Amino acid sequence: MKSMKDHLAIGQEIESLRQRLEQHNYNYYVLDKPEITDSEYDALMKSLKALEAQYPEYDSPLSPTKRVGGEVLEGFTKITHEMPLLSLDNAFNAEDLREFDKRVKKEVSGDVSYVVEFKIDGLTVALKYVESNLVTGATRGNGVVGEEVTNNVKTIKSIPLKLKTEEAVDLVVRGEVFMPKQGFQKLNEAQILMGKEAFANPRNAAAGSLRQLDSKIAAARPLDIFVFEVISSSQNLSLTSHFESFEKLKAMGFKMVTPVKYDDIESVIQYCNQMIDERHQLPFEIDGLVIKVDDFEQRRHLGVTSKSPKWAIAYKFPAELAETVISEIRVQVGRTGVLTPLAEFNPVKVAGSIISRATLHNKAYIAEKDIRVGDTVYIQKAGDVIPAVVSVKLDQRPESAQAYEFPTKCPICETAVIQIEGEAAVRCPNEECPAKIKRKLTHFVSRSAMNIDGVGESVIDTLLENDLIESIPDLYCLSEKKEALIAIERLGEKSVENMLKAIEESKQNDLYRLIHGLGIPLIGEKAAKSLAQHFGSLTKLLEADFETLRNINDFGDKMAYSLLNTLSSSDFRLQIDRLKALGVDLKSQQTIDQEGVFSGKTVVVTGTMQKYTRDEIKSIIEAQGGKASGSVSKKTDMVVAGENAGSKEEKAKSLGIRIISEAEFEELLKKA
Ligand SMILES: NC(=O)c1ccc[n+]([C@@H]2O[C@H](COP(=O)([O-])OP(=O)(O)OC[C@H]3O[C@@H](n4cnc5c(N)ncnc54)[C@H](O)[C@@H]3O)[C@@H](O)[C@H]2O)c1
Ligand SMILES: [Zn+2]
Repeated sequence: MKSMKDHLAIGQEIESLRQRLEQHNYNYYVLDKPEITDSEYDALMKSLKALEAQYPEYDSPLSPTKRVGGEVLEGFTKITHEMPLLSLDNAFNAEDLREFDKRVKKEVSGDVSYVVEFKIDGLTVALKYVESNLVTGATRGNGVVGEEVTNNVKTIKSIPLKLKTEEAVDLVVRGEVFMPKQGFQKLNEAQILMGKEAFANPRNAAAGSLRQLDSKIAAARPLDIFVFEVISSSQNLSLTSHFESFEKLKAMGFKMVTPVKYDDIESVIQYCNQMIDERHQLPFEIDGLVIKVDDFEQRRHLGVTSKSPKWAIAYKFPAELAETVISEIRVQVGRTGVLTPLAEFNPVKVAGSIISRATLHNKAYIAEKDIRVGDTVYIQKAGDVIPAVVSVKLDQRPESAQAYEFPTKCPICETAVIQIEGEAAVRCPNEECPAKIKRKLTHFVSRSAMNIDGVGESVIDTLLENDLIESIPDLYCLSEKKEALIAIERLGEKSVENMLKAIEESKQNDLYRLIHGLGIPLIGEKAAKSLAQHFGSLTKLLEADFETLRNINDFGDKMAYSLLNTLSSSDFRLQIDRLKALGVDLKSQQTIDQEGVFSGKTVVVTGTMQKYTRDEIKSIIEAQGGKASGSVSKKTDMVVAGENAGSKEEKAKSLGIRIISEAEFEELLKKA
């Protein structure tokens, strides 16, 4: 038997994996800015799945293994999908595919044909047609509720607005919106020219372009679509198999992925292997292949889980690795003073691009892998995020290689560094550190913060070099220094004017952009939004106390402490006072009540539902800003009760808590 202690440790490990995956989901789906490679993410997910299978006592319906990872962005109209838009289960090698084949054959009788398609690396949209006319386009969101992006979708020329059909049909199809490689390159060149951040990869670029509130932006981006699935269709279409549906959809005017059909899994495997190299020739990126049971009757028989259909699997290509020798380890200082080590090496080609530098994450990562200058290492750039050093070839280590000593002083200002217990990060504590100041300023003007056009990293550099700014508030004094600005050779009169205009306009931003832009440790964009919605103004925020802060949605004690710490520092207050005096006193344009219907409410879901599963209802509540809780107490605001709800419903009645049916729940959603 496992000892109590082992059990505790396993519980903690499961919890920690869940938290890490949630954070990565947020970076990937909400910010469109992943921090780890897809294969690192997949490996974390695999470990969590294995642990949950081994220790079912820790099972939870809220685990990232059981949920679609996305969220709905603020500002968009929400659409509840007619049928949940699920994710896919993964296969990483031939063995996984054979296992999939076995699972399928165990459930269905008769021969099974598989259709294999490109797994386009973009984002899902559901297109709904009524009487052959396009009525809505929606993103996947959390699978149950997505973002309405109809106007953006309409800007994609390969999406038919009216279907070519003899009789009118009702139809919902699912497709992948993506950005072709060439369009992506051009877009990034233009972004850089305009002093904006480049997109990490075509997927992020596509997601970031489609999820725009202003459809003019989407229209200007080179987006395209491949349709790959019928979600629902009216009787008169009488579809019986996937392969057959392709022909019909094509005839209606859709741009379809090209499918191939096989009758045995070994042929599927052969095709997968062949595509590992051939995919590089394609004009768009694919991150794998999707293998689907062809026959719709067999699909119905196989069914779905809360996260993915059992009749399909995604084969993911192996991560691409390159080998190189580390010539130097450099340390960069970030805006919160965090020292990030980077490995420099002879340029190598990974996943189609040439790189000469990769992240080593932090001090502990180098120590754990014992990475040294002179080592031959593997570099990975799967999913095209920041390349990372993944492992060392110890047998090729030169004798002279010395263990790496992490700096004890800041490489820029030479202040002794600090490391807070329990944190991986080593920091420079000097508030005046030039590296920090520069990063703070670049963060402040960046797209996700104050979004000041025309002021990018190189402009900040120039302003600092010319002693025109020293701190954030100084940006708002630049209008008085116009002559000096124009005198700088690198800035033309026109660009100075645009820059000053953009700075002035940023005074109209929503409060969250300012809170996020001020770079308070642990307070990211999402937390800044919660704060802005909760407090509405800077003045109110400055008066916040610990209890209020920790009760804000998604806030933990650590975040509340960090924020209080910053708010009480005299430097920070001085900065705020100066900003206010300069007219930067932003207000929140959205207070909490206008948000989701369940905002701030604790809701218990109980009993058997007809249309949704309980988990789906819970995810919807959470997507709408509420908290789904397991037990009824005085703190419960509402109970959604299905059939045979039992003791929870009784308790809610006795406490006088509002109880609603599944149908009433749906009604509420429509008002959202
Ligand atoms: N790097 C990170 O931090 C990070 C974080 C979260 C997710 N991810 C990546 O995203 C994956 C999970 O994302 P997901 O839930 O969207 O699953 P997925 O991308 O593995 O597969 C599902 C998606 O594939 C797409 N798709 C493309 N072509 C298709 C076709 N022909 N048929 C069916 N579907 C097709 C659909 O949009 C569908 O939603 C992870 O495995 C990981 O690779 C990475
Ligand atoms: Zn420093």
